[in-house]
Amino acid sequence: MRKPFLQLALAKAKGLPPKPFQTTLTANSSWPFSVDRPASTTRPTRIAVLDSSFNPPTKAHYQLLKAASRVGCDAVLLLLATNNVDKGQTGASAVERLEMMEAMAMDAIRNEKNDPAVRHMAVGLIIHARFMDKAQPILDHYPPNTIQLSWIMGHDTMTRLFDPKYYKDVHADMAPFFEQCDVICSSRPGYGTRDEMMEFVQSSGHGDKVTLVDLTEENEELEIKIEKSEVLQLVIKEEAEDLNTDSTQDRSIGHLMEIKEMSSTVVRNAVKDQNWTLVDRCVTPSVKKLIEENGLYTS
Ligand SMILES: Nc1ncnc2c1ncn2[C@@H]1O[C@H](COP(=O)(O)OP(=O)(O)OP(=O)(O)O)[C@@H](O)[C@H]1O
Ligand SMILES: NC(=O)c1ccc[n+]([C@@H]2O[C@H](COP(=O)(O)O)[C@@H](O)[C@H]2O)c1
Repeated sequence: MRKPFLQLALAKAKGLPPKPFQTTLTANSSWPFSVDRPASTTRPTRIAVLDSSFNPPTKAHYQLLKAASRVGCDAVLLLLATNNVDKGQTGASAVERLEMMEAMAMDAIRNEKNDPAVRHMAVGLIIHARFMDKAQPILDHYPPNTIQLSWIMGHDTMTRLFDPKYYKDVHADMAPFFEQCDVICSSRPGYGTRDEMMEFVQSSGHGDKVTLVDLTEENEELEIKIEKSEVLQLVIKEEAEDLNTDSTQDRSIGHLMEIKEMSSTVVRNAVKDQNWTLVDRCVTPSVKKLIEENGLYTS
């Protein structure tokens, strides 16, 4: 694996003066541009940025990227921040998270046949915690006016994006962010209905800059590879139905957990409980391999 390189990248990001933004892996050397879509100021390349703790990366994260592709993004960026507005660092180390992000990105770059935007993936590292501080270093990294950033997040994070506790004056502070960026937001079980989310977006004053999406499981080639085969899925589903358990129990067994219900917490708990069926359901095989190899989330 690329551990020494990732350790160096992390050390550089934390060093003085820190490198505010850097990529550690890109689908091609000209990312986010390509032969088909070279750098252009008339039609900037739209990058979907998934800024997450990736502790670990899940299939819900992957499907958020697919949703961003469906609403017109050209490239995707998995972004790890060395700082978080709320969370401390527990579980996997930053290097282990980067390794897992790169594994998921390599799966997409190699196997994602039908979705050019998701295949056009990169992994990056940023030192800032707030979205409004993260945007400028990324924009500055590429020729002026050639990229547009669409931040993809769940309803829970959008609530935190607009939470006044992170700002002196939420409206004034957020204005420059929304001049250069937009948000793609997915509903999430436990965080209100889609209508409530729409109402929240309208009242934020930036309704024109937020696109709402829903997470749906797509049986793309990558998903099929991930699940080994659709036949296996079918058998598993039938077996679970035969068990005649209630749906809550089915989900905790793992076979039937829906994409939208997945979270990194579910995976960490599943590893702790040795529920490998649920781990398999929620993460890609390459991420599971790293969880096992690095002995992550066992206590
Ligand atoms: N199942 C999901 N549905 C919608 N959005 C999701 C889902 N899982 C993660 N996200 C979104 O992905 C972004 C990054 O998520 P984050 O790293 O907080 O993942 P998480 O699974 O919620 O992590 P944890 O369980 O450790 O809190 C956030 O904006 C979050 O809202
Ligand atoms: N108000 C904000 O700018 C805001 C809100 C929520 C999360 N974040 C950031 O998003 C990144 C990922 O955070 P979570 O893993 O907690 O979703 C972290 O860097 C965190 O600081 C920023």
